[in-house]
Amino acid sequence: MSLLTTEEYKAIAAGLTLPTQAFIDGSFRPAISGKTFATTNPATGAVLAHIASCGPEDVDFAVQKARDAFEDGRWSRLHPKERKEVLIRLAKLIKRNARELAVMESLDSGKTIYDCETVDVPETIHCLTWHAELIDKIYDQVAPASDGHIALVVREPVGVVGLVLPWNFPLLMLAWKISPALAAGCSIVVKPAKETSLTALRIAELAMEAGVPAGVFNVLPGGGGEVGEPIGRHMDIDMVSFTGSTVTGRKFLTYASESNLKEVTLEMGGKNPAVVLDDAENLDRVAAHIVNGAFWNMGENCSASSRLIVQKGVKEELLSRILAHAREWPMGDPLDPVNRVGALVSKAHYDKVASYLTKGPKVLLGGKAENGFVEPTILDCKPDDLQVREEIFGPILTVLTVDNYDEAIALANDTEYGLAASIYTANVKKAIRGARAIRAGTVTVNSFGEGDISTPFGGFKQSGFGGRDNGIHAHDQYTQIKTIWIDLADDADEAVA
Ligand SMILES: NC(=O)C1=CN([C@@H]2O[C@H](COP(=O)(O)OP(=O)(O)OC[C@H]3O[C@@H](n4cnc5c(N)ncnc54)[C@H](O)[C@@H]3O)[C@@H](O)[C@H]2O)C=CC1
Ligand code: BAL
Repeated sequence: MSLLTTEEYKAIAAGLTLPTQAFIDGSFRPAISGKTFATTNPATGAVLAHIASCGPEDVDFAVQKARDAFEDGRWSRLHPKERKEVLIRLAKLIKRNARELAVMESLDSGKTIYDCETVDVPETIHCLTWHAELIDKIYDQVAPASDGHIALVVREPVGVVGLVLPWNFPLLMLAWKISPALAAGCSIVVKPAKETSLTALRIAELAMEAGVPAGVFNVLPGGGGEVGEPIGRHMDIDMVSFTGSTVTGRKFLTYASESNLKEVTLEMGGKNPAVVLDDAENLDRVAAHIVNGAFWNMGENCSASSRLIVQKGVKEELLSRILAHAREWPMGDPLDPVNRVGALVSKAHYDKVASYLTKGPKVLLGGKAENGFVEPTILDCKPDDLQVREEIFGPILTVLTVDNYDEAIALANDTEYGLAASIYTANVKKAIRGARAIRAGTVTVNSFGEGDISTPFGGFKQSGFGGRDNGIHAHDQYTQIKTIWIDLADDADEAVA
């Protein structure tokens, strides 16, 4: 898709009809309390809309509707190919409305229109299509058993699921969760982040248009305490899939243990190392990966490579190339398609990220924060610096210097997190040994990335718990395994098994 001019994007923005109500049982409704909250454009501070502020009573209502839909089988018991067809129709509707969704996403989150157009919207379509195409190609199993029996191992949709989302990829994280959940036949109650509810509401509307039956896809905007916690504690929700901070993720384990022991999948924070060894080849390419890993999406990315660990022999050369690449990342109006760095998602988050710039390590690049925007910043650090230890979730790259491979791997693992990592070396043994030794869910060699919709994504240590997003593995989150024994004996008294 070719990009438009800023003026053209602004014209689209001015003409948008923004969804402002909760989406429950197939239609938009105000919150039962009648309350609303303002959602703002973080790049300008302007109020975009007042949105229904849901509470526990809306959660109860939506869960009841989702349960009714699940039990009567209007979605859960369709032939998988019928669910596939509906989800593919939804993907096509998203494609038809791609531009409108990209602009809405950019306005609500501060993300650049460039990323929304080239990554968030197309990957959302790809994710839905991938899981739709998967669902009628998964076979159940027949277990080894005696001649007198058949043992079936079948998968069933887990039931009513709560999907609690972050603000850093509002559309894409929605897609990562709804695609396998809906494909599996679950009914869903989605809670978008309060900062970024718009695109989730619009997708629910498009899902209805595509043919997802009423009650199956519900979206409840609102706060963590008002909507997230009641979802976590609900006695009639079978499973919760959460993406967000480790602090909040931990609470979902408490909610589950204090309610119905619902299953919980947590995809949480990261402080991801990028290890560059002395023998790394093509330092210019390595530098481009490091810059992309650290500054893409303003560093508001759980898998951002925010800790560069560089062996001292290549440090000077690598840093000079990193600085050159980083200067090619223009920052400014998210609706200007030349910009690669937009605004941070909210004033509160901006204040948090900016606070890391006021203390400590030597600034090698950037260091300025103004009006919701934080410059790509590089800091020369020591392992115990606050900026190295804490997840900042902003465009701040910390640099640590090491003498050798062993020290590099030890530092890479010196974190409570274990989401992603990369290692740059021409030595295949070190690459594979390093990839194995770093405790993280995704390790890239001589590159940066999260892989693809086709590969599982999730964390070790305090970055993750439970299942994985993406790949066929995501399907495990939203299904239960059931064993069915069938007795084939003529003699009805013969025992099963
Ligand atoms: N994907 C990731 O790894 C993400 C990590 N973060 C990290 O978290 C930090 C804080 O960002 P937040 O927006 O505060 O993340 P958060 O973890 O609090 O928010 C994620 C979701 O959980 C909900 N939530 C918040 N409090 C809740 C509660 N007590 N019970 C149930 N649900 C609750 C939120 O409304 C949102 O929908 C960021 O600075 C970043 O470091 C934030 C977003 C995504
Ligand atoms: N990087 C995609 C997952 C996340 O940031 O939450």
